[in-house]
Amino acid sequence: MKEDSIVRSKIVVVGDCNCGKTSLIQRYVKDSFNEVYTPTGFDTFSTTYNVSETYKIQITIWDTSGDAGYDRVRPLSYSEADLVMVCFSVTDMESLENVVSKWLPEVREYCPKQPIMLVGCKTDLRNELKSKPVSSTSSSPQLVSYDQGLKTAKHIGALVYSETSAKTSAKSVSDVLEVAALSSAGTKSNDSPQFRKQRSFIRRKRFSGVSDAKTQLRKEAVKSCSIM
Ligand SMILES: Nc1nc2c(ncn2[C@@H]2O[C@H](COP(=O)(O)OP(=O)(O)OP(=O)(O)O)[C@@H](O)[C@H]2O)c(=O)[nH]1
Repeated sequence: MKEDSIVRSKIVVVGDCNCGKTSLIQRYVKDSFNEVYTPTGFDTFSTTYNVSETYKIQITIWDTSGDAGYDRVRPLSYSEADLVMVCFSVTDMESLENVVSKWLPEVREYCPKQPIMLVGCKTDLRNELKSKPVSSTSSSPQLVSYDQGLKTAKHIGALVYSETSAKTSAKSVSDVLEVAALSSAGTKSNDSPQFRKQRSFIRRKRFSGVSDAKTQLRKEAVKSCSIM
């Protein structure tokens, strides 16, 4: 396979602590899920998405920490990013509010033009919590609805809004990462003739990929991926 038919893409994943970033990445890269929370400092993962037999996207995913202690070093990870995935937990309204107040300003400072995807994590817990009887002792978390997530995605100018569960839906996770890879690769500016062909292929593929995903989602009666 010629080196030219590989597109390299760097995706940076940010969002509040504990919102589910590492789990999303681990589900995609290793198809595993860990219930135990281990805070991340920085981590990188590499994987290849085979768009077709001849076109491949070599994805490097940068996992970052949501901790304020990393606010001064996290910006280093945005360098040469092709797309930024901003995550929040659908069981934590504050993590969505922080998308607007903290994450968008930071991302736009270091990545003024790169596409952003907004990803709501832990949807299995939303379903679980909704079906639980209200307890008189413990206060229940304020859940984020699909429409609230979508509205925020539009507000921040995100390219895509998606919801995932790293615990129970590997399909939703691979949809999100593959749309991210296609979107980021499709916006790269390498003007070699070989790459132009590849890029237009990727763009077409991105759109058909999305409509396939939508058909599939409609079939399953689950809303998990909206393209703006
Ligand atoms: N039920 C459920 N739990 C999840 C899901 N995703 C993550 N978790 C749990 O939430 C906790 C935090 O997940 P992480 O993926 O480590 O969160 P993070 O955003 O990387 O956190 P930081 O490293 O602090 O920035 C862990 O205990 C995970 O098992 C999910 O989709 N469903």
